Amino acid sequence: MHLPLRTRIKICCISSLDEAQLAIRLGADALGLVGQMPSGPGVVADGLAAQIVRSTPPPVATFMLTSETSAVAIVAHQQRVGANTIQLVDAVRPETYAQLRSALPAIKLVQVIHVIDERNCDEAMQAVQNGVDALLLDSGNPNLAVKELGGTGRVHNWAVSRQIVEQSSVPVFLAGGLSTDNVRRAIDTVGPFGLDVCSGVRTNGQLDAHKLESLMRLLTD
Ligand SMILES: O=C(O)c1ccccc1N[C@@H]1O[C@H](COP(=O)(O)O)[C@@H](O)[C@H]1O
Repeated sequence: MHLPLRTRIKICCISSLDEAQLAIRLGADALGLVGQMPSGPGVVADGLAAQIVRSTPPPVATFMLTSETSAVAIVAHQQRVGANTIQLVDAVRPETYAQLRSALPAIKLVQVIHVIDERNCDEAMQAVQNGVDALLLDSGNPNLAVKELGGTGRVHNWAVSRQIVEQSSVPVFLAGGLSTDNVRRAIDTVGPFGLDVCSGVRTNGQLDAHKLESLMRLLTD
């Protein structure tokens, strides 16, 4: 028997215990906690992120977004926050994945690919070969003087994202400018394992129960 599974949903930029409880109550599969970043609106202090992680029940996953790129700094960040998943929002050296696995064997690794053009397919497959547990396709631009590593509210080239989903042997999350206006089209066009949303479920920076409820309804219809 083949039962259709709903597309998983990660609610990112969680900034308080109340937002975490709201997201969980409305059906989030994962919470995103944004660490220190060169730019972006969603940062939460490590101490508060750690409290949110401790208050999150299984099976809800806790993703810690880190802009650190050395294994030592990433491990230190994970130890401050305690999240069960590390979301690497910047590129890291190939050997870093093995160093992280050896230091943190129980922690899942998700590599963000900032989709600009077809060249990102190779970058994504390289991360898969290096042993990541999942990919997350976002709309940042790490080539800018002040890096954009996510939280842009922009949609990227979904045709490239679709190619990555088709080639990937690990689950792929889609992020970048998702909201009730486009999630159905995103699912139909890209076919991701999961969606990752920040600004599209917020009003004046706060998680908006009405927007999140409407989005969840679109996933289950
Ligand atoms: O939100 C931020 O400040 C941020 C900064 C740096 C890296 C990632 C960040 N957030 C992530 O960006 C995606 C997309 O955000 P949006 O939905 O386009 O607003 C979001 O899901 C977070 O994972």
